[in-house]
Amino acid sequence: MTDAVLSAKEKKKASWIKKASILSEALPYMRRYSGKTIVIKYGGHAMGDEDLALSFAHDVVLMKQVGMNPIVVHGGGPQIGRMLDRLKIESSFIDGLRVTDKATVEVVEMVLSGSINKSIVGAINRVGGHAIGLSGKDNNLVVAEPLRRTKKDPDSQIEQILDLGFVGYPKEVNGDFLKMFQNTNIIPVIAPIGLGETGETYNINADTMAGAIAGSLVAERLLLLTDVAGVLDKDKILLPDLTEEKTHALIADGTILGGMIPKVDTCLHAVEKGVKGSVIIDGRVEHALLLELFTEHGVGTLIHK
Ligand SMILES: Nc1ncnc2c1ncn2[C@@H]1O[C@H](COP(=O)(O)OP(=O)(O)O)[C@@H](O)[C@H]1O
Ligand SMILES: CC(=O)N[C@@H](CCC(=O)OP(=O)(O)O)C(=O)O
Repeated sequence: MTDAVLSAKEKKKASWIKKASILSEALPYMRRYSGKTIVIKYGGHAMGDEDLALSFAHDVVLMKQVGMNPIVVHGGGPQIGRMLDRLKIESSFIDGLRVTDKATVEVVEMVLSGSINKSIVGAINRVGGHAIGLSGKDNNLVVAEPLRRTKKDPDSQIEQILDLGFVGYPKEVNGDFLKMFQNTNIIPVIAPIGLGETGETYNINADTMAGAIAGSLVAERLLLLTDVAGVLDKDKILLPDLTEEKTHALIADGTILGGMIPKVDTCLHAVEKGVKGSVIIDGRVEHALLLELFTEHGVGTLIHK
């Protein structure tokens, strides 16, 4: 045998040993999370690339196979934006929330409950999972009420009510329905649409929806996948962990803006409700979920009390 062949063989062996050692390192984490509910928010920005979508699907299937209860709540903001553009419907945002009139909510539901939900379900099932698609409307999973936002007029200091239209807030979550899937092989994939008490459809920010579901189930972890490394400071450096006080200070000084505001708010609420840890992680990284759950050093920003 030549040296070249030997060294190729050695390299292969070293790579197998490395893989085996990674697997054995993951074992305590698998034990720790076995039987635990992990709510994963899969953001619209994190869905862009097909390879990443499959890597996400693989991770979710693996989580279920090692005994966890993953629940996927997805977004789709950029995809809704593209569809609204095609239909020439203008859209605006207040504090990261899409102002949603009647025409917009129809498009939002079509994109979220239709194409996006089914493509995630399809990806998970393609790699061996058993996902089912739901929205907050199914079996009254999420009963919503209109989200009220107010803003102080800087001159008069008078509180003004902002009209967000059909933007909803989860009022009640039917957690028992989701618990039914715990001892089955089914992975629920949920679109952030809510049903109002008089039958109206509400557009719920996907982070808010994921947080409400995690809170209602008192999940072990709430993982929010997005398109940045986590929460960044003014110099764009990753902040590995944040307390409630620090988070509010970063919102007040304008470091945390736009879509990151509902994200950090969600994390704080979830922790308040008893969720053990809320983490904002980079969905652009392959196997981001496995890295977060099965390695000693999580990735992203952990938000805690
Ligand atoms: N301090 C911050 N750190 C990181 N991202 C921030 C911050 N402030 C605002 N953002 C913005 O928030 C975005 C993530 O929110 P969003 O676009 O709603 O993502 P998703 O579609 O994943 O929910 C980032 O891409 C970034 O532009
Ligand atoms: C009220 C509100 O803003 N709803 C969001 C719902 C989708 C979403 O949250 O998607 P991402 O997670 O990809 O941003 C929207 O209309 O865009």
